[in-house]
Amino acid sequence: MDTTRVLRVGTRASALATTQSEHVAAALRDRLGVATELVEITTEGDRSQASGVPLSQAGASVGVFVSALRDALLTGEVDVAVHSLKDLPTYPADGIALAAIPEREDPRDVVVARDGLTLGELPPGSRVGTGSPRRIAQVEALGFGVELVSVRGNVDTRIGKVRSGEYDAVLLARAGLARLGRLDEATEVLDPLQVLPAPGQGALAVECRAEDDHTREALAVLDDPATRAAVTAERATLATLEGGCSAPIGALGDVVEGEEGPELWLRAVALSHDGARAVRNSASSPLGDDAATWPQVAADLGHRLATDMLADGAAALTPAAESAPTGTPHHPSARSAEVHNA
Ligand SMILES: NCc1[nH]cc(CCC(=O)O)c1CC(=O)O
Repeated sequence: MDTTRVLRVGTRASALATTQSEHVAAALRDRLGVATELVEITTEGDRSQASGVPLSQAGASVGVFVSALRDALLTGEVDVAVHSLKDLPTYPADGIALAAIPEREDPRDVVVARDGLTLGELPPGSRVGTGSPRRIAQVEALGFGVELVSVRGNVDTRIGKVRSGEYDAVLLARAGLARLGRLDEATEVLDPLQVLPAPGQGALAVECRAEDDHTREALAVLDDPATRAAVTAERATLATLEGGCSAPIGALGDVVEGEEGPELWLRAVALSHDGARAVRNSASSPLGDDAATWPQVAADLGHRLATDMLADGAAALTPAAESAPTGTPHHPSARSAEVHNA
């Protein structure tokens, strides 16, 4: 590729976002020998976070952290946009290509608790901070009797609430701590058998303008086919489920080497908001040797799994009124993978 060109990489301004974007920019410099420049874009989500407006009232359900970066791509302000994949809505964006999904971090959730404690060691009534309906429902389902309280702000602010004694623990994505070099703060890694991560958690999405073939082909060197297959299955599960229900959803895919070649495994859960009821399912599919066909196999697997879950009662987990959040324009598949604030 043209080594005199500077690739402008758009990023949100948070510590996590700039770390992730710099990681992608460094990989582009190493792999392609191009120069890069990080361009910070302030998103609506960052602004509403600063003003204290609850994200649930600020349009968080339509990918509030994502649209400003995409606008910067479309206007030509930047050439590349880096997002946390779990923040991307499941429906495609006009004029935008998902050019690379690099190898993902460990997708699990972690606990950061006082005194090195695990969730099960916290006494009943302990205050556990999270804003994620998915985490709330799955932790409620464990029956430990902890009190789930909402928490806002970036990773640093959240951990600060434990250090200050305001909360006994907070729940976070392990990937965020890993990227920030703060994994030692985690006091427990949650087993996916108990708490399934959000679809796409731990993975990055690297986008460019759909018609910018030059950048698109260059970015392809960062793509990891196994990660793309796993997250494509997770997001297809979410897309199909959210067409029929508004329940919190966890999903985890994994590519493993089977006796007859690579296989894709997928597990998912949909829960009532209080965690009292859940529909779980799992499935697997051989992938074949041609990685170019994996995304379609993955999408089909996710769609089938979710269709079975809807038939098993996933649609009845939440009252119909919940499927149209007030103040948010209703799009049948307008949720990002995780409505959540950081
Ligand atoms: N919407 C919040 C968000 N989006 C991505 C991450 C962490 C990194 C990742 O999951 O890739 C987080 C923070 C968290 O959930 O703790």
